[in-house]
Amino acid sequence: MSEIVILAPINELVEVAQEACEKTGEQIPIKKVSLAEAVRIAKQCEQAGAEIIISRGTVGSTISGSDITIPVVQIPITGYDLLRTIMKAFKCGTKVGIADTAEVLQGVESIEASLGRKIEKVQVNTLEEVKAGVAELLERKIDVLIGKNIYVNEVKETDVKTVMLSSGVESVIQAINEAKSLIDVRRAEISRTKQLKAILDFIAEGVIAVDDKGIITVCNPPVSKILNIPYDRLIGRPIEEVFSNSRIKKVIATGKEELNRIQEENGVKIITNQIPIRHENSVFGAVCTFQELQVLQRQEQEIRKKLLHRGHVTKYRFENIVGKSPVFLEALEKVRRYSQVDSTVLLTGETGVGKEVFAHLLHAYSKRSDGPFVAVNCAAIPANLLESELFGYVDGAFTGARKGGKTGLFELAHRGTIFLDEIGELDESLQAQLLRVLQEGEVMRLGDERVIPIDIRVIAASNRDFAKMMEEAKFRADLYYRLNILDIIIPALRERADDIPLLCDYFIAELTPSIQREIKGFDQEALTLLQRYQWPGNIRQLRNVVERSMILSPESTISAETVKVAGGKDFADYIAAEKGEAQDQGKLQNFERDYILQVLKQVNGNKTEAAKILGIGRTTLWRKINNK
Ligand SMILES: Nc1ncnc2c1ncn2[C@@H]1O[C@H](COP(=O)(O)OP(=O)(O)OP(=O)(O)O)[C@@H](O)[C@H]1O
Repeated sequence: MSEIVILAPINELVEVAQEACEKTGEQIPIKKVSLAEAVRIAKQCEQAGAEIIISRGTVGSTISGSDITIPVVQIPITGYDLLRTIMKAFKCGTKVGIADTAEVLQGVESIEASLGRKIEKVQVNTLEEVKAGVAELLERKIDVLIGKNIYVNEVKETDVKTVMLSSGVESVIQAINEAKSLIDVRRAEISRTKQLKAILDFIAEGVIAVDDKGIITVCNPPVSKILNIPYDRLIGRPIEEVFSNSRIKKVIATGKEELNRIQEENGVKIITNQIPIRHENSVFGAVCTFQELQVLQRQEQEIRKKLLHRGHVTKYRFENIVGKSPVFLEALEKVRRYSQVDSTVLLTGETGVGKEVFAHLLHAYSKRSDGPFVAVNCAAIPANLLESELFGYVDGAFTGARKGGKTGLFELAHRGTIFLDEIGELDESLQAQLLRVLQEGEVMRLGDERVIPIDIRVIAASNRDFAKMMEEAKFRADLYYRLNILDIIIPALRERADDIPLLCDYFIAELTPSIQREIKGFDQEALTLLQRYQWPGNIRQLRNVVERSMILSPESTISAETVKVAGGKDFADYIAAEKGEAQDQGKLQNFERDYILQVLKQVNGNKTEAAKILGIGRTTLWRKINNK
């Protein structure tokens, strides 16, 4: 079926419509319909796929007033149509009359003025008034009646002549053009509606829209699912029949939204948002969105869980810890034992010795291992931010505070462990606050008066000399003793040089996948070099040197030369200094030897005599002469 159909009430219009189609090149079906069958035929066309109907006069208005859903375009009576008809009427008689709507009569008036002739006019507003309108014209003794079909029919039995008022070809072309642009608009509208429907169907929230009288015009599937009401019992019903507690009418009346209201409907607890729909300052409906409270709470718990544990998990197990030297094994043994209790631990050791690794282990092997592990580097966060990071804050606590407030790290560590690295960097005020947290087991968010009880284990770490800091009053003694209930001193790498080959192998295995090179290991000379170095940056520095050596090495076995390059400036300086020291030592030894030989010469080679003069034993003298 064509997208446009013309339903014409009279033969004359059928002919005009055919002419219009010929002129425009349009292939539009044209059907002649009587008023009685107009709606039935229009519906048939709709079912067959027509998107628009063009018709005229009473037939047109009857179709558009029916329950048909496609639009009806009326063929207009233009001024030109009127003029043509009036001229024709004056050729048939002298007293011309017309009964029609105010709009048509207005057109007649302007033609009367330009023709300088009078036409009898009666205004008709409804179909029921047609008979009376024509009767009045007859009383005024007209001899010609201008009118559409229904008017002309009224004077059939009289002597009055009739001229049919009908639309010309231009009017039909105008209607066809209007119908075509309406189709474009309607298609765009349909695709927009489909898109909106897809969105509404997809979202999990229930959405209900009502008109200005509170009648439901739109709702999505979750509405019937959440409230357990069939979809077809929702559209077209007053909102209060669905929502006993609805505030929507109030929202429409006041134009004010109502947000986050908890209410119960059909035995289901829901949280609703109701907002007015406005257009040019007037409210013409409202939208209500809602969610099931239980579902929302479940989702919130999930999110909280994810947030809490994201990045707050331990990374290390005993299997990842390398070291066999007695000093190191001693420290590891302490980790095993301390992980079983809840007391605060203070980890000390130089930078890069593995304090954080130890803190992870203490948590991973404790009964809190299912809870979060929150690591805070007190030196990495600016002092002015650290307090709000640790304690959190409430909405509007300070300028720049995030809307909705923020959970502090202490709270995030609830039922888990908080690792306060570089604790020696805490300023005085935070030291006092931390002491309170440790003593009371509770925190208070910034800007809040409520205390939040927390269950956390604290592990602190530092590479600072606490004795010196306390002496200089830079660290509170009471806090130090509160933290240092259990202590673990992690040895520096230089104190366990025996572990260096093991660590090198471990790092080569760990780094091979990312570097993508088959490296066998370090040769003996390289290992000796690595074991001689002082490692101020400890394991972290060693790991870096291993990584660089793996990248730089021309062979699959890393040589001492590569290590020297990979070690960087510090390493090179150290090696140079060591070499320099050895040279100086050699010079000194030679100088000593020359001096001893000179003394010996003076005493004619008498070693006992020479040893006496020099104040050394005979064996030492012998050793020094032989450079042993
Ligand atoms: N025993 C170990 N076995 C294997 N790798 C280790 C070991 N100890 C430390 N590491 C590695 O050494 C690096 C430094 O460790 P970590 O960050 O724990 O040191 P730290 O003492 O906390 O340093 P800082 O004082 O600078 O914070 C990390 O890459 C870690 O994986």
